[in-house]
Amino acid sequence: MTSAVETEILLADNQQLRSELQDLLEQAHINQSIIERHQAFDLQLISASEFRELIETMLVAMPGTFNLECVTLSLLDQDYAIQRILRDLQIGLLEFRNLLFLPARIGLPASEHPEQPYLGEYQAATHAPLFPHYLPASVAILPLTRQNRLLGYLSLGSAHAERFTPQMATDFIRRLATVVAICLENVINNERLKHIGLTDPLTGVNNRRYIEQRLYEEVARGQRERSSLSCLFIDIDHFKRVNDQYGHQSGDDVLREVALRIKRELRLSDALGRFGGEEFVVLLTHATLEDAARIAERIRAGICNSSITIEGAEGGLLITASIGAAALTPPDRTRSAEDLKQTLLKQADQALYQAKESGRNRVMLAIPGSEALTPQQA
Ligand SMILES: Nc1nc2c(ncn2[C@@H]2O[C@H](COP(=O)(O)OP(=O)(O)OP(=O)(O)O)[C@@H](O)[C@H]2O)c(=O)[nH]1
Repeated sequence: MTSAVETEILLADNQQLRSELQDLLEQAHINQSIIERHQAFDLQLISASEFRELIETMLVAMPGTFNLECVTLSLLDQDYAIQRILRDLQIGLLEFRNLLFLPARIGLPASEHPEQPYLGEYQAATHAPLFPHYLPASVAILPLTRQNRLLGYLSLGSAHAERFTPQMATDFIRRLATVVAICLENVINNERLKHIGLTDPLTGVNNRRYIEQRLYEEVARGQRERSSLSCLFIDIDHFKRVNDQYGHQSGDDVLREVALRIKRELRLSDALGRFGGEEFVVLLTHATLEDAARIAERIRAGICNSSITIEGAEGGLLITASIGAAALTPPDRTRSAEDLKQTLLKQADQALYQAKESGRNRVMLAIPGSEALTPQQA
């Protein structure tokens, strides 16, 4: 072989090696950028401390970050615990249409391991419940598990068939599934703890702490938006007699039933709380004193119109309640929200006192800005 030919071969080899090196370098750059993107996204997930924020990160931010046409989160929630939290947080299911609740785990083909991520072609028979609003070409289905319990699935959908294939390495995807599952369990637990700390265990309605906090927020909102809000103090009449005559268990049953009857008359945006003992407080948003009077009257009638079944009382027990109502129409912007909140509570309490004094089973209204009270026709 002549040296010229040898040189030619060496040059070609060299060229080939350089091109392979170039490919490897490019792949390393791509991997590096994937790692960086994943790390930044992990941080975003981990720093989300509330349910809404976490869901937004997954369903709104993620498609953009990872160039995906569709991301859905499907949760298994047989005992309705997560949906109850959403209701309490006032997160409507329509707000996140890619947040889904599954009645049971999806049926996977025998080839798919239930705990392993699935990467590949979209298969309608199995994957349709995970993509109700979009038809992807390829998908990555990530089972989210914590301590051997399946929480649900994070499902990534792409318009490109080659985006997710069974041959792809799954390390990034698995890591993502682990981070998402931990974050999800963490925010659900946080929200549960908050819920327990703000709920009255006997009746299941909000407790005094929640109502005071919420009232402050609504007064401040009323000041900003110049919108009215009202407050009702509701106290069961002669409740001591129920306890004395039928026992505390029956008294508790009455409290639970009264809470239900009040709740029935309210909108989702209103708040009901047990303030203590046999006293409930209702916060009515966007409600003038006239609105409050109408709703209070409905609640009064709803409580006494039919008897409550309790042990020992044949034919049930007829219960009545007295109600005091006060309003901020709208809240004065020159006073502090805390000050206005206290005034509103005080006025409603005074109105309740008057309702009791003037015979019970009636609604009394506090005139805004004054200490005077007007009787409401029962
Ligand atoms: N069963 C039960 N009773 C409670 C609870 N909390 C407070 N009570 C009782 O509620 C009763 C309140 O009695 P009072 O404040 O005298 O009021 P009342 O008998 O309703 O009379 P008026 O309000 O004046 O109509 C007391 O007997 C308390 O023991 C509770 O969680 N469960």
